[in-house]
Amino acid sequence: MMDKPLYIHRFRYHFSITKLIFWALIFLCLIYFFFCQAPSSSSTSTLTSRRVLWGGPDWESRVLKSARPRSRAGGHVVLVTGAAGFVGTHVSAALRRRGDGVLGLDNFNGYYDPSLKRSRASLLERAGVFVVEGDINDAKLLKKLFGLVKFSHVMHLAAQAGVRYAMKNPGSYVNSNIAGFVNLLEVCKSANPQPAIIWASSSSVYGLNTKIPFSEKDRTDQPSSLYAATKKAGEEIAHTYNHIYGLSITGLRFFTVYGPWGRPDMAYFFFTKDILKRKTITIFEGPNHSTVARDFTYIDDIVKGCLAALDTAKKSTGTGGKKKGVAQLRVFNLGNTSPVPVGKLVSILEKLLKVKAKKVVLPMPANGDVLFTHANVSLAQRELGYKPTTDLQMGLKKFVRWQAVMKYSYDKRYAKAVSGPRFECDKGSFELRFPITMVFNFFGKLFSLVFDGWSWWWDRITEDNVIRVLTTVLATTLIISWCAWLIKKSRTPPLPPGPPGLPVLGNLPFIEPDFHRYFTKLSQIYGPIVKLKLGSKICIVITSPSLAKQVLKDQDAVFANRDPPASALITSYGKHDIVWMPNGPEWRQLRKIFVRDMMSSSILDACYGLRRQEVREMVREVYKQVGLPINIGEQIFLTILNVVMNMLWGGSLHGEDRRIVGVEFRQVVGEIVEMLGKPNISDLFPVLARLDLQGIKSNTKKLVSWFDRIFDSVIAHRMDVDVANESETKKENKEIKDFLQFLLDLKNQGDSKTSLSTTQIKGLLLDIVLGGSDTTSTSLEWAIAEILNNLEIMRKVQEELDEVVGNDSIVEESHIPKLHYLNTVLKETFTHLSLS
Ligand SMILES: O=C(O)[C@H]1O[C@H](OP(=O)(O)OP(=O)(O)OC[C@H]2O[C@@H](n3ccc(=O)[nH]c3=O)[C@H](O)[C@@H]2O)[C@H](O)[C@@H](O)[C@@H]1O
Repeated sequence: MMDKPLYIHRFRYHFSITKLIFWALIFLCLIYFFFCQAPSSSSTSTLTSRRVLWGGPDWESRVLKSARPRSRAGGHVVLVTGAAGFVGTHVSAALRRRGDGVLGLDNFNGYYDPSLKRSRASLLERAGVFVVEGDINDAKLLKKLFGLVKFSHVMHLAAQAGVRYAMKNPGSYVNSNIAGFVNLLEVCKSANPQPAIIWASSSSVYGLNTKIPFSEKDRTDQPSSLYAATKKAGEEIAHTYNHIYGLSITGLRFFTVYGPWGRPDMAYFFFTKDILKRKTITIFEGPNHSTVARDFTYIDDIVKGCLAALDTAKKSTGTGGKKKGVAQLRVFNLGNTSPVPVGKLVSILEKLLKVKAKKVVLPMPANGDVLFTHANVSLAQRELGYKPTTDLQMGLKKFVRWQAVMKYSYDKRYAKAVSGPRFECDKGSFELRFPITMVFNFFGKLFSLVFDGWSWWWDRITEDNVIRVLTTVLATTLIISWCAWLIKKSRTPPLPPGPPGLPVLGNLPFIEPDFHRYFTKLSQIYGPIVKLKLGSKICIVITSPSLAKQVLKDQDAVFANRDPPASALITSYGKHDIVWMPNGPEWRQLRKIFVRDMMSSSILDACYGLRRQEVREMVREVYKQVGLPINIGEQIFLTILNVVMNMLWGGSLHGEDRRIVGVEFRQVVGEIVEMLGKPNISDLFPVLARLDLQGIKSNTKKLVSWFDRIFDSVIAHRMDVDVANESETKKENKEIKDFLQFLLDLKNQGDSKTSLSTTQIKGLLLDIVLGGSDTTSTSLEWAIAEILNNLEIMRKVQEELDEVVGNDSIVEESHIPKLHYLNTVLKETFTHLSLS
């Protein structure tokens, strides 16, 4: 175990308490939120508003902001009632998109799943439309809104919809479609200025008419449902308010509107769900097996009609509840002009869903339905420029696509699966949500949030298929990369602490040139193990001896593999040398050969004479230059090079060769060492590696090829000699071999385990040349320079040499163990050299 300083334990202790308190607080907040703030789902069982939350400065500022047109000049200021409804949402968004000020109003009743309405409202919220939660019957609220905002128009789309439901809950139709409408008109007539009103009537007002197509001039006095009757009543009421108070009113008779975000109570919507669930659907037929048909109208066409009606609406003429002149009163059909039998609707759905519907055909019950609808839209075309463009096939395709995306977020099965027991408290009833429920809800909400936006946007963007394909590819790529990144991140263990860095560059701009001082500073802040990000590479700095022991000794095998810089990859012949080869059996074999066989004491002893001879030659050379300047570094290098070359392949340089070739050798070695030590952009940003911006890779290649040529020629020469003197060589087998001979023997005779490749031999030779010559000569040059700068040290070294070696003798290797002071000087030199 690594010894940990006390402060780490203390820090952990404090950290865990803080963490505990933090999570406890989060948990309490969650409990509070889910128990007392969560919307009561009792709203689903009642059609009346659950609770009305309005008023207060924050609410008022949201109202004002939402109602403000984007550009102050010219934009309408519109109150949209039923804004969270199907048509209301689309119209509000369209108005807002073009820059009008739009305030929504909706009571979020439970006629169908209110969560769909909530989702539409949050979609609008994101588009900049605030939907006030309130009822059109709430006169106080309406007055408050009209007091705050001077609405130029009211788009009245709030209503109790659905034809057949009127038999179940007639009161709701009277409440919304008559009382609510009157309440709204009352407030509008008193407003100053009076707004122009555009409101949703219905094709159902044509009732039992048989003359087709339905025209606005046709009779509307035989409604077949209470729904139709309340809409017809609305048209009469509109006439009254127009006549008495001068309100400009436009009624729009919608013909079976369908599309994305539609109403789940409508046939096309629940047919789709039921077909997918393999549930049986009922198709109504008329008397004598006649078909029932509807003029299904796509939502986008309806939106265009609504906006055109709003734009062409004249101002109301009254003020303060008093009529000042004749005001505009209009009614338009907004249909598709091509009725489609319900059976045909089902077969389109079957094709789109690729599922055969289970269907039964039953006589249409007498519950308010009419046999067919068919709009004549010539008036709307003339006055509003209205022209429907989406046929049922295309419209249903869009709906099915939307529905496929939304399936999971509104599927009741999911809602049921995650709902918990219900309780009552003074804040109303609430549902106990277990953690699993919360998790489901959270992800459900997240899912729906994402897909709400997606599908909404998807329907808005151009029909251009190229853009659609490109968008899909882009989105898929982004999602896949994000998931891959998440998976990678979850698998990566946490990293040690470290200073914050910049994107892409990481800590590079902040690194100080004096590494040892900089790392000390970091360790004081972040502890003994620090993470630094250099470009895309992560570096870990360790500053404590115990951690260094862990890494370099105890866990050596784990940390042994290194990521070679570009230059080292070349000098190591692609990780084929002993320095960079990955830790494994091959590397262990190489190390064994190197330590046990090549560097054994018997071999080193056998080279003693050679070393002695070379050192004496150097001393002679130095002696010749007495009184003259001398390049001591060069002399040391040439001596060591001769020793190394002799040990490697038995060759050495003498006379003029020693100087000329030796100097070139030194230069090449020096340049390779420089390339190895130079910071390389390619190493920090591997994406740029191909560019080799600093030319380090190409330079290193050139330098290594210089050595490569020498190695090739020495190896080829040796192999030729070997063949010629095969019998001689066998005789001399027991004599001391040079390294090259030893390595070539391994290459030729070794079994599959011990055999070496020519590349590995060259890698090893370069390791020995670089490691043996440059490091030793540089260290000695430094040591001599330091001694020359410290006369006291020089005096002590000389005294020790006089004492151990004597004045008239030459230093031998046997003297070295007794030269304690000189040894210390060399060790000090190594310490300083490595720091610099
Ligand atoms: O245009 C209109 O004025 C009306 O259009 C729709 O009413 P509806 O046309 O009856 O729409 P759906 O309920 O979707 O019915 C469409 C067709 O499917 C048929 N249907 C309905 C349900 C069913 O189970 N089987 C079936 O064949 C109906 O008879 C009808 O012909 C809306 O629901 C009304 O709010 C709207 O005012």
